Amino acid sequence: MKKMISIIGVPMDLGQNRRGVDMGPSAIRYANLKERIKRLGYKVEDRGNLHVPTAETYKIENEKLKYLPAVVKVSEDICKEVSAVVKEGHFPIILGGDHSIAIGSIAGLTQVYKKLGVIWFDAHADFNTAETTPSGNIHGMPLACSLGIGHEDLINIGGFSPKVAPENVVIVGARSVDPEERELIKQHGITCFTMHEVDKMGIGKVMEEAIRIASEGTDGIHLSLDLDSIDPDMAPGVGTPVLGGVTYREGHLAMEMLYQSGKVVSCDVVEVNPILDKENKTARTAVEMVCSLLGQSVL
Ligand SMILES: NC(=[NH2+])NCCC[C@H](N)C(=O)O
Ligand SMILES: [Mn+2]
Ligand SMILES: [Mn+2]
Repeated sequence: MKKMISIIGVPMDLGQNRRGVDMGPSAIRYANLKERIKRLGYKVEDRGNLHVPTAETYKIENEKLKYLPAVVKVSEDICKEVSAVVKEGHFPIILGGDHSIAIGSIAGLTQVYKKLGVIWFDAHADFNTAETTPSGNIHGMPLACSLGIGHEDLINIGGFSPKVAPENVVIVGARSVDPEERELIKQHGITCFTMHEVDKMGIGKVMEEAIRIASEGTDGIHLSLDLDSIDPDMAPGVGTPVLGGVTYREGHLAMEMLYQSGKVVSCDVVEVNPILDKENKTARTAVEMVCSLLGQSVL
């Protein structure tokens, strides 16, 4: 029996400073996410959007952790919603919103999956802290937070820290990492397959390794899919685009291999910004990637 899929929208734009990413969940729904997943033979429920306060109703108190109190509150809500659907045995797909939502989704997942592997598919490492951030944007911090590195309010969402162990975390697709962030990644022994490794080894070998690392001794793998991992030609609608990304075909192969592993228990789909997009192209790419992750093109 295929798992039931639960779609959770989080119109979060407080983790970065480009307006429009709050419309990501609508854009992805408009690209037919639910219908497409149904056609693959799954039962799907759309649980609607969680509430996210409007940026204009908040003032930034800490330039190194912009909108911290609001991000903490929304992260707690995501944590509750995600853990509730996982307890029902469902596979959650959390639609962002910016990547700060992964703090809450990983917190929710780890209420149930005590040992969770994470594959962070992203042009960035999202491994900054208040001390290293060049922007003060919390969407540059969620992976570090999940490993227990960062502001205590952010790392303790869901009541405990760390959520995941460095030996079960893999970054794939990185090509824009800040200097101090790089040091933190090395210091904590995180495996990072940058675009250099993707070019050199091929995405097939990279994913084979990534899946092995994220599944070794874990109860499942969470895929955190930042659409800026994909090259801007197929994913132009993101707040922080970086040239030289994962191609459309490489993206599909990666998703198909994750499907074939049978280990994936959940995913985030983040950073789709329809204001910066071209005819909803990025949301459509996102839906294609999710369909491959759920087995669309594997016989
Ligand atoms: N989820 C993202 N798109 N993150 C981009 C982060 C960019 C930069 N490293 C920062 O910390 O500000
Ligand atoms: Mn990211
Ligand atoms: Mn990114």
